[in-house]
Amino acid sequence: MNSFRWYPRPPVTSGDRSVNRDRAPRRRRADIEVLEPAASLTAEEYALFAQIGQQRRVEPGERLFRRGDLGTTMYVISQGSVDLDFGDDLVAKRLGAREFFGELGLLIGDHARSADATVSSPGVLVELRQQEFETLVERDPRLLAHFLRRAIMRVVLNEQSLIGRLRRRNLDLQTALDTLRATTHRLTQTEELTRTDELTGLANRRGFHLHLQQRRRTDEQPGRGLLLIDCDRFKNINDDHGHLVGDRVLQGVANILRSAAGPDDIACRLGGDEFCLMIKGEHRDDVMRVAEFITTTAHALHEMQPSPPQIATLSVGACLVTPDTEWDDWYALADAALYRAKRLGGNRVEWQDDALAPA
Ligand SMILES: Nc1nc2c(ncn2[C@@H]2O[C@H](COP(=O)(O)OP(=O)(O)OP(=O)(O)O)[C@@H](O)[C@H]2O)c(=O)[nH]1
Repeated sequence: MNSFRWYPRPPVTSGDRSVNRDRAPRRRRADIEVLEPAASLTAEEYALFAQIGQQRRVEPGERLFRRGDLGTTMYVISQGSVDLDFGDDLVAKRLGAREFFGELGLLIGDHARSADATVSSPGVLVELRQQEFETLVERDPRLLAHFLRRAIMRVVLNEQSLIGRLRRRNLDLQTALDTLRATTHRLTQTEELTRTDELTGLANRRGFHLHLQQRRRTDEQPGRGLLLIDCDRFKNINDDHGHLVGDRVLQGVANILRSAAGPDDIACRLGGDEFCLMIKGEHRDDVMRVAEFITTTAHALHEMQPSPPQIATLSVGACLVTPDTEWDDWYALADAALYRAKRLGGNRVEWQDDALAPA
């Protein structure tokens, strides 16, 4: 039987013996797990440690040390229990009779504590400092060597489990990041879809107007031309060869517009068999050159295979876009020119009627 020496409760100080009654640990029971057996002293070790260490009575809520405190004392629980809290997202541990903690403080000296240690039920602790440790070494070196081996094993195991937990956490983070990336990608795609014509892959009317708005905010060189492009007798192609052939013709027109468009230009399917192309161009000749390229390419392809057609001949109305006017003005100008091209039999480009152009 051990003879305990009882000490009055020590005054509130910093370090190992600090007591903090006002700050009892806030803890959920589910967060507390019982420490693995490796933290317990054997009966033989306990008898020796209790005989040589200093006995100390403790009360619930008493803070033995805080995370980061430098400590040189190891503790063995004789009676009662102590909670170790390693930080926000690590599982706290509740230690009971014969279990020990704080041994690194004793073995390394001035070791920064890795947990808050708080008494959770009334009891008695055995404290061992350097001088008691020396006595232990002298008294029973074999038993102490055995204890030290287990203490080292415990540190290694704790470290391994910490690494495991960090790995799992890292994996969770990785998964969360992947999900975020996939969601962002899906959203971007959805946004992209609302701006794009499904059949041809060109901008749709909405995409085109968003592009115009953006250009209005950033464009330093406003010299542009607008081409309105319409398939000739497209209804006949649908009627004679079916909608699938008609669809392929529309895709063929889109390909010609793509090949005519420069990096700063935008091609759009406005709807049905009507397209437009906004191109860089200060002068009529710049714009007409592109327009002629479009009609002659379509015509040449149409000649190569008239039936079933891969393309229709095209009519184009062309105009210059001035920065102080709006889409409706340009559209009216180009549409009037397109109407003329149609009336003249199609397969041609007509330039804006300058008399109609805004001053
Ligand atoms: N295959 C196909 N046909 C479409 C699509 N959208 C509209 N159309 C058809 O395109 C045809 C357009 O006919 P119109 O506006 O009369 O034009 P058009 O026959 O080219 O006449 P002109 O312009 O005067 O030469 C209609 O028959 C529509 O049904 C589509 O996505 N695919």
